[in-house]
Amino acid sequence: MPPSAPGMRIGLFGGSFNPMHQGHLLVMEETLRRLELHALWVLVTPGNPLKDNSSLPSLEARVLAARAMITDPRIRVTGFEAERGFAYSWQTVDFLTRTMPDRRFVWIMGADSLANFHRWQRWRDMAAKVPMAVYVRPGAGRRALASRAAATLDHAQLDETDTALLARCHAPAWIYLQGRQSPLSSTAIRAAQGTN
Ligand SMILES: Nc1ncnc2c1ncn2[C@@H]1O[C@H](COP(=O)(O)OP(=O)(O)OP(=O)(O)O)[C@@H](O)[C@H]1O
Ligand SMILES: O=C(O)c1ccc[n+]([C@@H]2O[C@H](COP(=O)([O-])O)[C@@H](O)[C@H]2O)c1
Repeated sequence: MPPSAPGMRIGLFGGSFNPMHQGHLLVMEETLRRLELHALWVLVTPGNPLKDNSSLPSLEARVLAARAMITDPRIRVTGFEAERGFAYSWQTVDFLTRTMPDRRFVWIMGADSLANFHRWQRWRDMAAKVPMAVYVRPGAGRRALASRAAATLDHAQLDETDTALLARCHAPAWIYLQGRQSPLSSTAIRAAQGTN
């Protein structure tokens, strides 16, 4: 796990990162700045439980490729979920909030992920443990805001003007972040490379 210190506000950005692209970097830059985070941990998943992972490159290859794209020293890329045997994000969040109660973790996801969040294992428990920042993504905004998770968590949505407070809030709390957008996706990059 990356180093950290008590009181730090840490963004958790989980993904397949097959491969990492400029859209991910944009989300990281924006959330670091606007949420006033001290650090951001890129959690490279051993495999999204909702995806077919049969042709997913190794965790090590994805971690190394992601690290090669990162220059900001506040961003650390880790595959620790696999080392711990965590298959589901609630396990990661449960572990981090239990073992490091003096850090302020925030889960970061793109709008397309919120649209499917109600299909994640124990998603309500997860939303009750960490604040979440949902970043706008082209073509996904309407689905995200009309999603089951958005409706269920409606009472916990903060106004975008409170973005800097999110990491200091108790869960459940979430914010839908508008801003600069990237149309990039790993699927499109794999298709262009002929690796799909
Ligand atoms: N262009 C983008 N804008 C905003 N969020 C994004 C963008 N690309 C990816 N994300 C978010 O980054 C996280 C990791 O995404 P992931 O590694 O699956 O990339 P992807 O481009 O969505 O991949 P794929 O096309 O293989 O599904 C997810 O929360 C996803 O919503
Ligand atoms: O815990 C779950 O049930 C779950 C279901 C779908 C996705 N996730 C997590 O969501 C993150 C984004 O996944 P992906 O493949 O869209 O990049 C990544 O950390 C996955 O492990 C988690």
